[in-house]
Amino acid sequence: MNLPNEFEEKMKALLGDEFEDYIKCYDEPRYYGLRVNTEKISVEDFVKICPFEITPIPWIDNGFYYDGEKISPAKHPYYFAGLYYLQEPSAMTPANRLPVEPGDRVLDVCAAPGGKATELGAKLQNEGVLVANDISSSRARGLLKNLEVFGIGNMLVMSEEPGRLERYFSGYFDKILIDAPCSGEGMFRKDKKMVRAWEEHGPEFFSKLQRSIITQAARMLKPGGMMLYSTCTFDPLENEGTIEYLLGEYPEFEIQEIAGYEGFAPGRPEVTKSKDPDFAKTVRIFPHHMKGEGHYLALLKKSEDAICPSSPVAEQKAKKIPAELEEFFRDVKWDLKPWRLDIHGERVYYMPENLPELKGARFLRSGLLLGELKKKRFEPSQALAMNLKMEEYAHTLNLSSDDNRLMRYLKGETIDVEDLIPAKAKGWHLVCTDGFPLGWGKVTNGTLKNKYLPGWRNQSA
Ligand SMILES: C[S@@+](CC[C@H](N)C(=O)[O-])C[C@H]1O[C@@H](n2cnc3c(N)ncnc32)[C@H](O)[C@@H]1O
Repeated sequence: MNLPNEFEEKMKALLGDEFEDYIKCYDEPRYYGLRVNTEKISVEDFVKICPFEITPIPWIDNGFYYDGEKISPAKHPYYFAGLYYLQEPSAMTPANRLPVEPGDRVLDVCAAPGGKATELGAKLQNEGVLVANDISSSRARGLLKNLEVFGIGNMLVMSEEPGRLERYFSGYFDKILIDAPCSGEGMFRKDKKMVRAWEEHGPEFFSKLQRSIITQAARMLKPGGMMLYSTCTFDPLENEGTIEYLLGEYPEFEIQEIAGYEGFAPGRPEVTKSKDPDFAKTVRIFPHHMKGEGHYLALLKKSEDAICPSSPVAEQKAKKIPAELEEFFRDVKWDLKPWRLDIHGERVYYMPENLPELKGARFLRSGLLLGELKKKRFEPSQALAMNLKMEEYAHTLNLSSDDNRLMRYLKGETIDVEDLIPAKAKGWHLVCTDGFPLGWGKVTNGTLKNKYLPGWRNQSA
């Protein structure tokens, strides 16, 4: 593979004797990874039902390798049910090593297409709030879909410049992930186009952007909160350099130890101005040390005594539950909290709790879209189907994952379901595969009228 000279010289300086091993790994195949959605299924249970061969990724508790040359997990119904996300193994590390707990307020500043946000959302277990943002609104649309497939409901999906987010979320978050735009040196093996992009915009260009994003994010973190900065590049200016800049601007931050793995290489104090030994607590992932592509991670904590303004929580006023919604929710085993409802025209959203005042903020999605109020009826949304557990809805159609009607359902076809339901059954049914929801359908006379979201229909099946 042809690598730019300037890049090779830099890697020789960074790697010394290891440079030859590093270069050799460009001849090896890339690795494919799958990450289990622990909001929907435990790792143990997934291993029992997984229909193809997987082997554990040793440093990620819910991550597995699969043979991407032979298997296409994106074609299996479990993928449509949001049981897993396909992700390069090293890229699983940042969200895995940020210690998110259910109930936290979490921000993913550069979140699209959602490789890390889906894991942060799963870790929240539908408690607390995930704000997933990306400056690119087209990429943020893909992010929204991925979060909805994963069943994440306690979220806001935004497409803002991080400086604008600060207006609403000053000192608000417990945990922040910054998976920064970068020169992508760690992805050269996986994606050859990254080399051309590096030649156009290298480390100098991205370093400026990263400094601006990390300082904006820093102001949105609570005292005592944790922030994880990651890139998929090796360059010291974009990695240790960005962290050193942050510590200069905000000395209340301290570098934290990252839960270890034998393949992780320590960050480099010697490339910084301060030579602070704490930089060795940051991590570089090199493809010749472990089975994954290149990355860098730094975990930071904001001091408990830090003084920073904090956006107060806004009051959520109780609303009257519309009769159509109330009727539909008689079949849903949820304790619907009226103060969490937000109704805009026909659309009904279920909002996370304890949000700040968000007047003027622009969203791609705020909360879980429950559905639409039509004339005297309520139509449930695809996002609600994905957020529900099968046991939570009274009328279900559970098809085995090898039933060929499933692929027809996912393509948007009407299917015959006489054998699965009582003779007189009619109305909304939650279509599931092996106990995991996929979407809605309406039963009449033994057939299922397809209500799978048209934009999500599977064209390739
Ligand atoms: C490395 S990618 C993120 C990948 C994502 N975290 C994932 O795991 O799927 C970096 C993202 O940063 C976004 N971005 C670039 N500049 C940004 C900015 N100033 N603020 C927020 N996002 C930005 C890009 O659109 C891109 O989607």
